[in-house]
Amino acid sequence: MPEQSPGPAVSFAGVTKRYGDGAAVDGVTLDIAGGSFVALVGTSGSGKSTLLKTVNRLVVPDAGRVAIDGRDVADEPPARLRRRIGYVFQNVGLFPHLSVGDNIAMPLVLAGRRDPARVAAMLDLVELPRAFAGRMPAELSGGQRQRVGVARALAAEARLLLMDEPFGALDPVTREALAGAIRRLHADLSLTTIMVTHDMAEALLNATRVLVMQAGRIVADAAPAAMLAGEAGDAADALVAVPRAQAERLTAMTR
Ligand SMILES: Nc1ncnc2c1ncn2[C@@H]1O[C@H](COP(=O)(O)OP(=O)(O)OP(=O)(O)O)[C@@H](O)[C@H]1O
Repeated sequence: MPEQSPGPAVSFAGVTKRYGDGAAVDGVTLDIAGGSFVALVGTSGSGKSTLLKTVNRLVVPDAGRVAIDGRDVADEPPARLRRRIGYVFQNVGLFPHLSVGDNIAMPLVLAGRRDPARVAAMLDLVELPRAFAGRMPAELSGGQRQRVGVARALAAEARLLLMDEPFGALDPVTREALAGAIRRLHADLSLTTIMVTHDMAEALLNATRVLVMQAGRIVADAAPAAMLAGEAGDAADALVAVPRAQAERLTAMTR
């Protein structure tokens, strides 16, 4: 794999989004370095998805600014912006009437490109057989569909990958396999990856930096090792306690 420059940096400056009286995202200021793998963790309703969607403008903030490599996302037409950003979410939303190959090629078509070799290369990248290009989404398992979603997200050479509970609906074995594939892709393509998850274990095992959200704010920000060492504060400790207690119970059962 040739050396590549890292994916873009992403910065948030005072980003706020209100729905009614409440702030889903409340004045978030944050710099994400190019090439990092960041997990956004927090309980349901803490604002993770809303913050993530300000990056590709599925959500427009009421205040503040989001920039990619220093360029305000509001300065670019949304369609063009989204072509540079891969987006994977739970039950990834493949077009059911299009073949797997046509689904993967969709971002290329939208960019005015025809590149059948790219579809095969993307299937290789997400470790699916090339013959799957001719199948329909309904003929795939949930995990295979998520892989197609990742292939589609990266087909047009996006260097920034946004993922919102990408493994949410999958069984634990498939989750683990797909997480491994994502880690490899992140490293091989030097992506910047931001992943929303409610699962602290998943965040700690995959990301290089873990951010905890609570009531629209970032309340903890640390590398996994520091978070596990209890150096990231009470909110992080409370979330880390869950997988830790599970691991301890499993260990105790082997004694
Ligand atoms: N389109 C919307 N209209 C009104 N309220 C919204 C909208 N989207 C989100 N909210 C509210 O904003 C808050 C944050 O929601 P958000 O989806 O960002 O949380 P989350 O941390 O991603 O939660 P989950 O883990 O359950 O997906 C919630 O209180 C939610 O009800």
